[in-house]
Amino acid sequence: MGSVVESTNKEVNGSVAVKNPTVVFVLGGPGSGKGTQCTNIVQHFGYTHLSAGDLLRAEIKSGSENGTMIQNMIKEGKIVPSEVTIKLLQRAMLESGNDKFLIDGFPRNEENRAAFEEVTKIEPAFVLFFDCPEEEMERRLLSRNQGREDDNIETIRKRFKVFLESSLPVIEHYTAREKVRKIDAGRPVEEVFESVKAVFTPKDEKAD
Ligand SMILES: Nc1ncnc2c1ncn2[C@@H]1O[C@H](COP(=O)(O)OP(=O)(O)OP(=O)(O)O)[C@@H](O)[C@H]1O
Ligand SMILES: Nc1ccn([C@@H]2O[C@H](COP(=O)(O)O)[C@@H](O)[C@H]2O)c(=O)n1
Repeated sequence: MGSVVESTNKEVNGSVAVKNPTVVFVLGGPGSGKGTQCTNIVQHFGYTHLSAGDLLRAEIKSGSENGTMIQNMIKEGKIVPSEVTIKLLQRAMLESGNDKFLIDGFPRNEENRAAFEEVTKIEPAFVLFFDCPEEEMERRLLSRNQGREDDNIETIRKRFKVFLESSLPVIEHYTAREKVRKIDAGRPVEEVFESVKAVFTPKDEKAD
């Protein structure tokens, strides 16, 4: 027997989708600490963490027909076409059995944003934006040591350029709609999480 969430899934644009999901987009430059903080949020607030980058890397490993294209885009720090990433996100949302999602590293450009809205009809509850100085992000990425092909100085510089040119406009789009919760991410992990917790804690549960 499926979970309550599965049994109330609905059809959107010809495919099955989670009914009335709560979606928080988690954005910020490369190395700003999105993944690190998402792990903490999952433990405290019961969300499912979906990293667009992780889903794309898993797709390469799975030997999918899109694998080579995705690998080349990631090496160049470029944004994979929305159609591919949205399908991966939709599948992961359904498979999770949950209805609360942190969507990390998406939407990365205007095409991602508009396509997700068009295909899924989902409006994010809010956008968590990790604001971090570039020199700090560079330091973190160069010492991450997870064997990522894009954590080298040449690709890191390309990723910073894509962030400034393509991802910041998405944050501006949501800022204009009062959806952005900006966090100073240049501080130690625990301090950043204190600010994150305040965003996720309902107002009536906050201490005076
Ligand atoms: N507040 C922090 N202070 C110092 N180091 C941090 C902080 N947050 C994360 N890190 C470290 O910085 C590196 C990058 O963090 P993380 O992977 O969470 O960033 P990200 O924004 O998800 O990056 P990407 O977009 O490249 O996937 C990791 O090695 C992590 O342990
Ligand atoms: N919406 C997205 C997200 C990521 N990518 C590609 O993956 C790379 C790594 O992303 P991280 O979030 O794990 O840093 C990124 O540089 C892009 O090449 C994407 O195409 N679309």
